[in-house]
Amino acid sequence: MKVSSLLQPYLNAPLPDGVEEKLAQYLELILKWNARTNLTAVRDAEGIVRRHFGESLFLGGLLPEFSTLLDFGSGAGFPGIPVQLIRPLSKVTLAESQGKKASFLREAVRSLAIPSDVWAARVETMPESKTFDVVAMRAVDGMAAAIAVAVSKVRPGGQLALMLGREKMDLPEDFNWADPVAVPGDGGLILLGSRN
Ligand SMILES: C[S@@+](CC[C@H](N)C(=O)[O-])C[C@H]1O[C@@H](n2cnc3c(N)ncnc32)[C@H](O)[C@@H]1O
Repeated sequence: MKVSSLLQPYLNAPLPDGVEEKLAQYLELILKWNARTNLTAVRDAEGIVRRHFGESLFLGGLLPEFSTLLDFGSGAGFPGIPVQLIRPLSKVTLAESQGKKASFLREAVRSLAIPSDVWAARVETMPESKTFDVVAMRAVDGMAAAIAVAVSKVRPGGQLALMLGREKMDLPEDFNWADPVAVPGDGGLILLGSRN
């Protein structure tokens, strides 16, 4: 399986040197952990590359420059880890409240040697003053309530990036929302809002 050709529809620029190798290593780690824990419902390698890596990298290609990004409810690292791989000078915080998934994220950060932090608890328990340039959220249960928490973690002038299905959602006020962007394949929509 050639990772880069599966990713082609999702990329707006070639992958930086070394990233394809890191993605292959990340894939191996997911497959290994998924065999014994329920890390992600997408279990086949090609599906993981397209749906998880591809959609996360597509988001990464849309984001403006940022120093800090919070991946709210990261699960097995999406979209945070692929975004970190193509933005190595930025810092991604992977927030995940389920212990096993957070352990996986720690292992992935260590073995991929990326500068990400893992917040192994609910986002609500972060210090109130801690905010980020970008807060990204994909497939978090109870999205409407989670969005309300996510808003509080976006610094003034920062961005909220929502990866949604086709469902209608009330969007937070206080943000300027760009037109939704369709993710290739059946990946739903990305909504990017800038905080006033
Ligand atoms: C369905 S998974 C999706 C994971 C990943 N974003 C993806 O797209 O594959 C949602 C994850 O969000 C985590 N989660 C939900 N609410 C959270 C919160 N308030 N703080 C931290 N993690 C949360 C859950 O534990 C779960 O692992």
